[in-house]
Amino acid sequence: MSTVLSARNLNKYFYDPEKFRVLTDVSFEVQKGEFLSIVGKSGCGKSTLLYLLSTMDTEYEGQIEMAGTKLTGRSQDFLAHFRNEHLGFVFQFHFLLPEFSALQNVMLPGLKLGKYPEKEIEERAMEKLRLIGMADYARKPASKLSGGQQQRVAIARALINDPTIIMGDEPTGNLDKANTENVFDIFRDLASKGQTIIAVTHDPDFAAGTNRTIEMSDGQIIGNHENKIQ
Ligand SMILES: Nc1ncnc2c1ncn2[C@@H]1O[C@H](COP(=O)(O)OP(=O)(O)OP(=O)(O)O)[C@@H](O)[C@H]1O
Repeated sequence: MSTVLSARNLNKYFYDPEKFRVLTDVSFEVQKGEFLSIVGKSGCGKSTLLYLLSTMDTEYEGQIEMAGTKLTGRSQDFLAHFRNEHLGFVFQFHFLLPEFSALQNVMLPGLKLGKYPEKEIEERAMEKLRLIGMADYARKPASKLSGGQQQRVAIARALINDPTIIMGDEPTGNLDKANTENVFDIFRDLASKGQTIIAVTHDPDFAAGTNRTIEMSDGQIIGNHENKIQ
């Protein structure tokens, strides 16, 4: 096993208008191929933590290291490039471009990274769509896909640059039971092939099926346990 993410003594403050602490000494590691869930009551700081890990919020105390790279104190340019290369994001609302086809949506982060020629990015995008069972819908505009299909396209988009880690904030929060299970199974399958996934979730069944669950309360980690997966 190799460590792909290490968070050490993270403290985060907001001003509303008085200064208050949202995260207190949050420390944990994530191993390659782990499917990790983060749970806790509304307002306990899950999204704030994910925002720090996603490198979007750089105002914190502590240290974050991912893929062997220290990320704390880096420039915005460095972090933007790191995100493109190493991180994939799946949100509750997928933010696909509605007029663009599923294929074009998946290709976009690949074009942005600019590591491969366009033809190759298209081939890779098709491969990702095949992986999540959406190849037949590649040419359809995102606006003409169902909610569950759109979320699967969002996962393919998150995969296009072969990210070190996929981060999800309520990735199934907007889906019905069948689609939730479908998306969950895709994540499980990806993790079994070595993809690392960190998902914030309110769904106890979803969390119970992940390899490990971090439980938060009032900005602190109060539980960090392996799940017995059937
Ligand atoms: N930009 C901000 N300015 C001030 N306070 C904020 C800001 N963003 C979040 N908070 C506060 O920080 C705390 C943690 O919020 P956060 O969104 O991380 O919680 P959460 O556990 O993800 O909640 P939920 O499950 O409802 O999404 C809350 O008290 C919230 O009101």
